[in-house]
Amino acid sequence: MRRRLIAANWKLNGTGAFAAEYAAELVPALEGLDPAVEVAVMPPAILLPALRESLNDNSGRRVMVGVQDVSAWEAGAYTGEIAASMAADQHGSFAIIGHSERRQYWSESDSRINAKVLQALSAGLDPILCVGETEAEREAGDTEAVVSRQVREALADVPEADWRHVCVAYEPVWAIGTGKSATAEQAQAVHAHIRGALGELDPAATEAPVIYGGSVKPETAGELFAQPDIDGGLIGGASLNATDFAAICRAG
Ligand SMILES: O=C(CO)COP(=O)(O)O
Repeated sequence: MRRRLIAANWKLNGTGAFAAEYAAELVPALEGLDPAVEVAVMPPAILLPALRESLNDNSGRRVMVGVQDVSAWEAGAYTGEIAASMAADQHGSFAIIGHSERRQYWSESDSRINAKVLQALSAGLDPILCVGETEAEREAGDTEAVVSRQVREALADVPEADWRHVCVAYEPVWAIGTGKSATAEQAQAVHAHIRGALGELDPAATEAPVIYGGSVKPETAGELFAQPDIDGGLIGGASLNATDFAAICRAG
């Protein structure tokens, strides 16, 4: 049985007060949720302790927290960076790595992303590696080649024993924040391909969950998550509303 994960990516949104309200709304809305579904929320890193505390205040211990990025370095003179070990120290469980917005606006390369994945794993965080093609790459018929390269390069040198901590998120760039989700069939086809690419890296890697992100809404989540190779979702805009995010978790 592969893990099932529904994760919220708040991106650059939120305050301490928002985190408190969110936790108070999310925890009761998740009551009775299938315990096999893992739920994680990734606020901006500075809000991680406040969110963790608010979740605990609401007895929301089953909701895990994490960060949206980690440094490729462990410590030292890297102003503004946050190390994976610091996120773990603040009770983070997950780190989104290689999001297309970081690839685009911070020019993150596959090799830099690989260094971040290895940092996350050695700090005890579960990396959620984001991969996905742009609209132009899809139109050129390059989707499979692009995601294969991203998987191969970003997950190079993952120790065999760590595969159970790795998660991949397929986020087609053209579907992020556009309201234009991939169809369940389009997503399923790429997820199956990603699973094959994982298997080429290491047979143990085929058990890594592959989740879908890109304009997932409560109304579209059920059909997406019902696909055989879609193991959950990474939710942006809709995750900012705790009630909508809980509804998406229920579809997981
Ligand atoms: O980028 C995403 C999650 O990481 C998806 O964002 P949206 O759900 O807003 O399209």
